[in-house]
Order: sequence, then structure tokens, then C-alpha cells
Amino acid sequence: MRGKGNGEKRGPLRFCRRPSPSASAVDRSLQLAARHSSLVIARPPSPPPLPLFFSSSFSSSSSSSGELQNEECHLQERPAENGDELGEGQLPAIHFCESVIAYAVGMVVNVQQRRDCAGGGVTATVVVALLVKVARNWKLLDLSDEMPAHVGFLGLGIMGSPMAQNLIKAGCNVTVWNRTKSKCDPLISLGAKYKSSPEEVAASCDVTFAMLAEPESALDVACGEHGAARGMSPGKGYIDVSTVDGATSKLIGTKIKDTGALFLEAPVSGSKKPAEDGQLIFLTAGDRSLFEMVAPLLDIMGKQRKIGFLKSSDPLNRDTILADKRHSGIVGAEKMGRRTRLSGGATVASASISVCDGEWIGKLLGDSFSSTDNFRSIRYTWARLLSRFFLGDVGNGAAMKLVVNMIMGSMMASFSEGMLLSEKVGLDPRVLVEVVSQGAISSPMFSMKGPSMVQSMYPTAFPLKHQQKDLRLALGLAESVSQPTPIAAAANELYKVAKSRGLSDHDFSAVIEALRIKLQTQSKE
Ligand SMILES: NC(=O)C1=CN([C@@H]2O[C@H](COP(=O)(O)OP(=O)(O)OC[C@H]3O[C@@H](n4cnc5c(N)ncnc54)[C@H](OP(=O)(O)O)[C@@H]3O)[C@@H](O)[C@H]2O)C=CC1
Ligand SMILES: O=CCCC(=O)O
Repeated sequence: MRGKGNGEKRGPLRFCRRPSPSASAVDRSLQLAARHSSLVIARPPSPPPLPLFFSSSFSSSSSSSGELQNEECHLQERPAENGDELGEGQLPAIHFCESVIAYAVGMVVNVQQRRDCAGGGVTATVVVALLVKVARNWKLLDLSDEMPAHVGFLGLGIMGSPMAQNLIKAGCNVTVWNRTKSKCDPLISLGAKYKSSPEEVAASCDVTFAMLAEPESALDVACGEHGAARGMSPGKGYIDVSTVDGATSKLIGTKIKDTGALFLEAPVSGSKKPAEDGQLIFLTAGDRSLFEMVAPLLDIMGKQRKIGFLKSSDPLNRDTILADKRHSGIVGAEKMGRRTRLSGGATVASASISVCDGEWIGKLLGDSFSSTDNFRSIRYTWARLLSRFFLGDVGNGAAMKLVVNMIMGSMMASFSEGMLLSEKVGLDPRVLVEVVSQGAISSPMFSMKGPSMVQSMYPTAFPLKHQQKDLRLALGLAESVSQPTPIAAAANELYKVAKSRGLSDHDFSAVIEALRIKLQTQSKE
């Protein structure tokens, strides 16, 4: 994964540096902070800080410009979970490794000199540590992520277009293809290259993503005539992010791997808006090495939170910063006392962060770095809370996605039923939406879609035909292990009715219309 220069060839797969030009303001602040961090040089190795992960809940209100107006964040320490990863800026861990290397070299020198020269080991330790520091500062020893140099994207529908767009905006070299060519045009105008078949895209790219409608199209684009598999070869990778069943995914995986290439299934949770905002959740399975190679790309398209810790030289004046990829700034800060220090396994029960602290810390991390006076020796580190999951063998990602969407389809059907019942008994469904939003069954989905459902409007984010496809595939999955799923089966029937009434391309929340139809039919009888 590591090497130098743009497009450098290592084996057949080319890599480039994680693009920085359009890094978010948060990233720039973090980089700036990291540059100003004081490196720990040649101290004897001490235990590395424990990898701390936090569950966090944010509540925020944004201005029309999208800037953060007010944010509260509650942190709770929790054990590391699948999907968590320490960030590249996890400096203490890196410092620790550097120190260990330096110390080890020092010990070797010390032994070699048979203690003839008492200070030899220590001197060597200091020298090696200094060399490491210089190498890092001169980018000779770059610890940042790298990623495949040429990225293909097949399928530019509701999801594929914004996903590819985010890759382009992040500075990736993207080549696109879509069955309906006109959908490529906006991306081409953003800088994407175009090829006229999946085969050509795959042949010209290191890794190729595919976001197709259903199993048939995913299979056809991957394995059909002029399909991606024909352009695959050892060292390349194919990542299918469509929602398909496990059997289809395995078939695609086998055909791709027959070419010597790597395969990852990576269906996504999250809809149109999360795709636009780079807030998707990836449910991956297959070749772990490909997962690792494309992790930086998944993180461009996917959800991640950065939790930063800023420590001053004054142990009584420890500060925490929190940054979230969604916001172009540091979201908050809190002074931490000695009892709540963040390293060494100490406790952080909860932190309430106010905006004025956030502004203050924002200033600290801003271009002017005006508050450095308060922090003569800054050590900066951060952990990432990532939303990409590696689930093992091909089929597991597909299964996870289908289970999630089975739940979602049933939830929406049930919510629709509740809305119609509230109407029927004379309640205001708008009030129902509000009540639901405040209680234990609150869900972003209900809050987002409820208000337009009240107005019988269904602007398409997740097409109803795809939700019905997912329920069908989930029922197949349940059948394969003889599990009864009566609720999902009933929901599926409703989506089928909605499809038969011409609602396929509406948002899946239009399933409420199928219930209305049932109600009307009943009242006529
Ligand atoms: N929308 C959502 O909220 C989410 C969708 N998904 C899943 O992602 C996938 C894509 O969804 P979405 O973008 O919404 O769907 P769209 O219907 O908007 O896009 C489907 C894409 O598949 C292409 N396609 C369809 N049939 C064929 C075919 N026979 N040959 C070649 N290409 C074909 C379409 O090409 P063309 O433009 O020519 O029609 C289009 O690029 C689906 O599997 C869906 O279940 C997953 C998470 C969320
Ligand atoms: O497959 C579609 C999922 C939609 C969502 O997760 O909001």
C-alpha cells in the first residue's frame, strides 16, 4: 500500500497519494495541527495509548449555508468494534513505533559495542529518532494512506452518480461508463474520463466499482459480453456495490477471480443524500487485501467521524477537539482536567461541548494558529470512527444488506399503516410524525420521509422497485435457511401492489398508496 509518487507502479496495481487538494476544512485543520505537533523523540518506549473508541450522538442545527450553528456531542468510551480504525493521525501509536525502532537500534548498537561506550546506545537512539523525524518531515517516510491511481465506475443512477462524483471531487482519477451514456456527461464535465464498455473501463483502471440496479444487470455488466471481467487481470480489483443476493455476488466473484483479479462485494446502507454527502455505510466481504486497498476510496464515499484529542504541555489543561466530516469545521471543544485525561485508559464519561468552545478551538486550528501561545507544546492525535465493515466471505455483505433492507421495508410499511390509521381516527398525521420523532421508535427515515408522505409526495431517493427487489431477495435468503418471515412477506405483498399501480419509480415511501388502495377497495365493498 505504500510507495512514492503519483501513479507509481508496484506490480500491476498503481497507487497514488490520497489526494489533498480538496480535503475538507476539517482535514486541513487536522493536518495543520499535526504539522504543529511536537514529536516525542528518543524517549524510552512507553505503553502506547489504548485505542479508545467512542460512541457519539450528535444533535445539531445548521444554517442555510450548512455551517454549524450549534452542536452538542456526548462521548461515551466503549470497546473497539468492527468498523473502528485508528486514524492515520494516530500519532502516539506512530511515535511509539518510532520510539521502539529507535530504542531497538540503540540496544543493538549498545550490545555491539559491548558497553565499551556507555552512552553509545542512547546516542544511537537519539540519532535514529532524529533521522525518522527528518524523514517524516521531508516526506521520505510518509505514513499516510495511499490508494489505487485509476478508479472505474460503472452504473451512474441515483447512487452511482453522486458516489463517482465524490471520488472525482476528492481528486481521484475516475473513468465512467453507464448504459445510458447521457448520465456520464455531468461527470465528464467534472473531469471524469469515459469508456464505451465495462470491459474498457476495467482494462484501463486499477479498481472498478459497479452500482447496478439488480442481480441481472450486475451480472451482465460484470460478466456479459464486453463485461468488466473481460478487462480484468491479476492485480486489478472489482468492487460490486449494488444490492444483490449472495448467489449472484458469488457468481460475479468467481468470474472476476478467474481472471486473477480480486473481488469485493460492498453493498451500501444509506440513500441518495448520504451518497451525495459521502456518508454511506459499506458492508463488504471478499478479498480482504482489496478491502484494504480501496479503504481510502470507501472513506471518501462513506461515513466517518474523526475524533481528535489535543493535548497541551500543561497536564491540567488538556483539551479535546471533535471533528466530523459532515461539517467544515471543528465542532467543539472541552477543557479536560487531569481526571479526565484521554490516554492511558483513563475515563471519559461524557463531554458536553458548546459552540463557543468550538469557535475557540477552531481558531486554534485555523490558518492563523492564533492561540498557540496557550499551547506551547501541542500533541495532536485522532481516532476515526469508520462505517465500513468487513464481514468475511463473499455472500455475507449481501446477506447483511438484505437483512437491513428487509427491516427497512417492513418498517416503512408499518409506518404507512400507522399514518393511515391515525388519519382514519381523526388524528393529524403530522402530529403523529412529530410524536414518533421524539420517542423510542424515532428514526431518521420517518422524520425525513414522514412530512412528504403526509402530502402524498414521494420524491425518489430509494426507488420502490428496488425496495421490493430487496424484500424478494431477503425472503429468498430466509427461505434458504427455512426461517419464517411473515412480516416481511406481508410487506412484500404491499410493495408488489404499489408496483402494479405504477409506483415503481417513486420513492419506496409510496407504499402508503398501496394501503390507501386497499382501504378504498374495502370501503366500496
Ligand atoms: N437509491 C438508494 O437509496 C439505494 C440503492 N441501493 C442499491 O443500489 C443499486 C442502484 O440503485 P440506484 O442508483 O438507486 O438505482 P437506479 O435505478 O437509479 O440506477 C440503476 C443503474 O443500473 C443501470 N442498469 C439498469 N439495468 C441495466 C442493465 N440491464 N444493464 C446495464 N445497466 C443497467 C442503470 O443504467 P441506466 O441509467 O442506463 O438506466 C443505472 O445506472 C440498486 O441495487 C439498489 O438496490 C443501495 C442503497 C441505497
Ligand atoms: O438500499 C437502500 C437503503 C436506503 C437507506 O439505507 O436509507
